[in-house]
Amino acid sequence: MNPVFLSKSERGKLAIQRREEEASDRDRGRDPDRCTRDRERERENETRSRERTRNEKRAEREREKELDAIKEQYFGFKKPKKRVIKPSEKFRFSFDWENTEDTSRHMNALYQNPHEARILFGRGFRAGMDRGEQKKLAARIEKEIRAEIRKKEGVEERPEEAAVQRQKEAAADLYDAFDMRMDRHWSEKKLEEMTERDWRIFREDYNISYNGSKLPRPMRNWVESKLSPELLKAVERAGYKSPSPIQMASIPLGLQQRDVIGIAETGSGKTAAFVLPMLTYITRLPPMNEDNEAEGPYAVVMAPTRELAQQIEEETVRFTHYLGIKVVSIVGGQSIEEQGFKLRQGCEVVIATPGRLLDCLERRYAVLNQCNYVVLAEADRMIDMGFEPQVVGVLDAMPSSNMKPENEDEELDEKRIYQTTICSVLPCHLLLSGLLGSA
Ligand SMILES: Nc1ncnc2c1ncn2[C@@H]1O[C@H](COP(=O)(O)OP(=O)(O)OP(=O)(O)O)[C@@H](O)[C@H]1O
Repeated sequence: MNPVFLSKSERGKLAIQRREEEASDRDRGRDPDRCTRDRERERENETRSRERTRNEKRAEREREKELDAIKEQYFGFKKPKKRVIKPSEKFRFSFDWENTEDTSRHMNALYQNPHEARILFGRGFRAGMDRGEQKKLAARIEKEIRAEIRKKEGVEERPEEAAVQRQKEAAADLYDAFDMRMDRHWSEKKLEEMTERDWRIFREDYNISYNGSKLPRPMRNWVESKLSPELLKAVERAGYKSPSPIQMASIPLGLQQRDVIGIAETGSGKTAAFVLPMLTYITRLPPMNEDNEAEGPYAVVMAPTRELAQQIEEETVRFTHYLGIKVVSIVGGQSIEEQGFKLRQGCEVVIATPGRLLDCLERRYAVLNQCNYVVLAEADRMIDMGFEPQVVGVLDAMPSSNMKPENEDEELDEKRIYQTTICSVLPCHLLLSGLLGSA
């Protein structure tokens, strides 16, 4: 290494630095306690860090425990059950015995005649057993029970009771060969040949479903409906070859004066479905003349809009052709005085929008003193459009003397007049307000 020239000040600086280093070396040699202190400090630091790690681990464990407790509270916890050994498992007895050792038969005669579940009066079947045999057995049991009851009460069998019983027995004998027969389609069968199964297939074919009790059979065609010859002629004249499904289902119900809520798509023939039973009902009443026309119409049809009311009027007039029944329509947008005048001249049927009809009633242009048949066409829409108060107002104007029995299972007297309500509803609007419940 080549020698380097150092100035005087540089040389001085270097000398001072050297001296300082020497002094510090000397000091280190002179202070042995300092190393010990350093070591102690290091040890303390280590202990503190170990303590911290331990605390952290403890806190972690506690957090986990807490989490488990929360899980247990919300998800439940299945404690493994301790299996308890029952005494019966510990000591097993053998109960094998010989048939001859069974004394129960001698003790009680009941064991010799094991009792079979009996289907009450021929209703229902047990699965997996011959249905025909079950029917026959049920008919025999019913006969025996009735005979026993008569004997107890000391009464003789009435001829009509005997006839009914004979009929049941004959039906039971026939059942086997009759109900289970699948030889022909229902459309090839006469009405009296239709079996329960055929009716089921028929309803499925036309997508007819009901909700209600004691329902009459649907009608398969116009000829089998119980409509009068005049109405049948009018139906033929209208060109209706066969009834639509809603007509098949609801006309027989309407003819029995049952309240009906008919649910079907638009254009499915709901109008004829309620008009035909309504006209049949009217033909049973005395003809409208000077004596009774002041008491108002026999039936009222309410519709949400003028157009629908007019459409229903057209359809109704088609069917009144051979009956001489007068139909008047009362809708908004026309002179109310003129409508009042028409009403005073007498009519059997009023087809109206609810607002205008209530107006007529309030102004005494119309009365409903002998109206027991009300049809609410598109009842759902009327409620949606806010006509409920008007509809209720019209219903309130009708006589309340011909209400049906509260119990809907009770038979209706065919000869009596009952207040009847028919509603037509679109399938998409099944949730109606309380109005239909009170209808
Ligand atoms: N059985 C039938 N055979 C042939 N045509 C029919 C039959 N029933 C109804 N129609 C015709 O079908 C059309 C629709 O019937 P209708 O107006 O009664 O249906 P709707 O269900 O009341 O419809 P909307 O919901 O629009 O009032 C009418 O022109 C009617 O004449």
